[in-house]
Amino acid sequence: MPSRYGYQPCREFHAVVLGAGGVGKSCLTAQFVHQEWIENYDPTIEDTYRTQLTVDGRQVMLEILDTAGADQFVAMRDLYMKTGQGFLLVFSITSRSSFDELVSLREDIIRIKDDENIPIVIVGNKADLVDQRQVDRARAFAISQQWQAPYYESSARTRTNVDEVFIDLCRQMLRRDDYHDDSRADDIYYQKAEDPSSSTKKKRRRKRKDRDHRCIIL
Ligand SMILES: Nc1nc2c(ncn2[C@@H]2O[C@H](COP(=O)(O)OP(=O)(O)OP(=O)(O)O)[C@@H](O)[C@H]2O)c(=O)[nH]1
Repeated sequence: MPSRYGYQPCREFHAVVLGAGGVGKSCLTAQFVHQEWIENYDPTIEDTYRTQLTVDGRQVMLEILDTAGADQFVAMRDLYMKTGQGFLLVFSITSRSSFDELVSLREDIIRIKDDENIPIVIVGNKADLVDQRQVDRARAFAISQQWQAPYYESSARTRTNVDEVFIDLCRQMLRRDDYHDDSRADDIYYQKAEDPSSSTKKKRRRKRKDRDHRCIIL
């Protein structure tokens, strides 16, 4: 990728974290962005995070929308799905019903995006709670094969596969973006190269971020 005046091209993507209530969406996101573990359960309405990372040597500015799993907020899902470019579909390996919920979530994404090939990563979280497992690996892998979407087992508590699920999603979005490159020129901006482990640590609780200023030329 060419650089402009010593700045690295930076892609901006919108990722959405979806799944039933209590499966660990907020904990996974907080671990990824802030490297922090949250023990208490505080149901989310909506949180937005922004973080910068390097994926395969390429700069990515990732906006992550951590959504509500609780049923009273499902009306907001259509809007999340419309704006998302990639989705983490999270269930808990300790909850069969949270796994079953992914089927309708994926159907809704495909319907709303009108796209069968939208980037998706399937995440079986709480993998540290092996003795409470209700979803076999084989069952999750079968869905992964059927949907052609990668499957990871993660633990927000032990930080297992936390980075991997977000990076895999970014990689899929980058690949897709490269493929549709001509129509995506306004998603590129130029960012001075910085430590890939750093993040902007910007978090907005219960507020929607304005998503319209995607092109910033520095
Ligand atoms: N043991 C274990 N507990 C976890 C893990 N991830 C989350 N938890 C716990 O599960 C509870 C719910 O986690 P959250 O991250 O708030 O779940 P959520 O999916 O964001 O829930 P909603 O906001 O209601 O949609 C919290 O008490 C966490 O401490 C994990 O990987 N292992």
